Amino acid sequence: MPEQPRARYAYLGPEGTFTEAALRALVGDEDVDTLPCADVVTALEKVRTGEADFAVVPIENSVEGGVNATLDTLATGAPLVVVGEMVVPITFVLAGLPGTALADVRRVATHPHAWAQCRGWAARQLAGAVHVPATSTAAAAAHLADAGALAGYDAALCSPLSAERYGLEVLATGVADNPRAVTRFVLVGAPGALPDPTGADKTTLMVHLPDNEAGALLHMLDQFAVRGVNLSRIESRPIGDSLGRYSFSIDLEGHIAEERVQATLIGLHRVCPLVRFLGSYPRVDGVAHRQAPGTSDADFIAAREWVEGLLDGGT
Ligand SMILES: O=C(O)C(=O)C[C@]1(C(=O)O)C=C[C@@H](O)C=C1
Repeated sequence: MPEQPRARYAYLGPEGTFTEAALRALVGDEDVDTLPCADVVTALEKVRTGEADFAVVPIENSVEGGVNATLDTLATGAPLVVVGEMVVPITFVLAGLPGTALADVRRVATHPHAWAQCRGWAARQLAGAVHVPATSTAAAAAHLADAGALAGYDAALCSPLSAERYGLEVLATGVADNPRAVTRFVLVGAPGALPDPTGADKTTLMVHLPDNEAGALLHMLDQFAVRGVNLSRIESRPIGDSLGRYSFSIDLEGHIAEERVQATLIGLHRVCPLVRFLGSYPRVDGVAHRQAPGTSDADFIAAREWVEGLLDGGT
């Protein structure tokens, strides 16, 4: 048997990011090639160019909300689909070069989402310290370890694993404002065969609304409501070409293989000028969606057969 080539996974690097932790949790024991990238857009682009089979990128944080770079890159450009998800608990430490005193920390580098999760602690414990944006928490740690006093900052907010991996000293623990924060990551691939339905799935969509139409948002939401389709996330992003135009990034509970989800997509296609299907995939928590009365596959099939019967002259 010819040996199967190893799957290539691009991710927001360098080594030690929370995204890498999500990737490891997603692939388990599988032997894969990993391609650390400096940002989310580059990681996703590697799937579009075929340099990677998959990308793992953050999509939402329980404290700071959506990751705009991910939402916007999935919403435009060559199609990509989400094929899996992973939720990672987020724990930060403040790390510095060995010998750094907490009282001397004036400039703190980290990813903007990480700073947003620790800014209350920083205001209390490092009064007057400024945030130096980094492309990731691990990049902040790696550059401090590499450049030392020339890094341009005194400490990094990163994972305990990154502090250890880059030989930094932990100056403070318990620095997150919300100790229960989690980030959700998605596994993204090229369009093709969809993951099989499991009964506990999500579908991700991006939709535009018609311009200047009273009730357009309500009509769009109605498509889900009347078919008993629950949403687990909805957020708006500016489309970018003029003020007041927004796209909606949506996760719904269910798989495109299900009748009620197909009926919802058909409805959205009728009332929205643009609907982009971004994948159906198993929920990481395995929680099956509740089924409203009259919305099972059997209910949809029976209703369709009844109408077909009417066309054949039945009653
Ligand atoms: O910088 C990292 O370690 C990342 O994986 C990125 C990221 C994010 O984009 O939100 C992931 C999780 C944390 O919430 C902070 C940063």
